[in-house]
Amino acid sequence: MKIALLGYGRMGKSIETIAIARQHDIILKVKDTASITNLEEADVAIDFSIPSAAVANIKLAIDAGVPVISGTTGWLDQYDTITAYCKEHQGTFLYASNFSLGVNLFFELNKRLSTLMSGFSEYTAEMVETHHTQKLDAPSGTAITLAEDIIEKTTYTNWTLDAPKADEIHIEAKRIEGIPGTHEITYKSEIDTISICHTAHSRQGFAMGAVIAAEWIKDKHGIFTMKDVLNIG
Ligand SMILES: NC(=O)C1=CN([C@@H]2O[C@H](COP(=O)(O)OP(=O)(O)OC[C@H]3O[C@@H](n4cnc5c(N)ncnc54)[C@H](OP(=O)(O)O)[C@@H]3O)[C@@H](O)[C@H]2O)C=CC1
Ligand SMILES: O=C(O)C1=N[C@H](C(=O)O)C[C@H](O)C1
Repeated sequence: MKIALLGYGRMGKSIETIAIARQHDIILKVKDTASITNLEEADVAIDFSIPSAAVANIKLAIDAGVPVISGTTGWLDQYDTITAYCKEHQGTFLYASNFSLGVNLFFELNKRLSTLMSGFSEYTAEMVETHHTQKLDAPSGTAITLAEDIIEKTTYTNWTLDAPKADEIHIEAKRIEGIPGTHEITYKSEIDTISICHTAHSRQGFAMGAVIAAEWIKDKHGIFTMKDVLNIG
């Protein structure tokens, strides 16, 4: 498979290593939107760039008729615009706030726990996400997915990085050198605490998941999520 890498930083490089080991060819690797050329020669484009560039990069891939997957976070306020653009141009698109198998299993665990906890108002939910100091966005895309899933199953209506109101889930975003990504959800009452946690030990799970998603989406049409790829949930 011929892969175009839109973004060639920590994730782009990890994806390249895994893709080559799985016999794929990297035919384009760029660090800016202006360098994206001849995209139609790719079987799949993989965008791991920066929040302000993702939308333009994804549109270029859709315009070229190339299936595109994006793991870039921090641009989700424009997700509906992109899916509408993709439908209008009969394109193929998949976004995941987190491509790792472990986090996608954790997403399901979070939904199950929030369903259980929804009947017990004595518990308050809160979340801590911890990442390396180079991360541009806060909270992480993964934390937002986790919070949105809790909101869907409970009486919480919003998440916040600030002091929470009664119907808001507090997310604390910690930045510590070298941490690939840790997410912990805690339900606290006067009597006890229940918590679930996912800790990434490296970027390998994210990169492997992105390559598996690229292999899966190659000949498909439409808008997908990692639930389609992994067949879970
Ligand atoms: N969904 C998931 O599973 C995961 C998502 N992420 C997300 O992926 C994104 C990238 O993460 P990471 O690789 O660690 O970040 P990096 O900063 O290491 O890499 C981003 C790269 O994008 C390049 N870039 C800047 N502008 C553009 C542009 N217009 N078009 C294409 N490339 C551009 C940067 O170039 P330069 O070096 O010149 O600045 C850099 O090389 C982040 O949003 C992060 O949150 C990260 C891990 C997992
Ligand atoms: O920027 C990162 O590094 C990560 N970003 C993603 C996110 O925002 O959730 C996924 C992972 O946690 C690593």
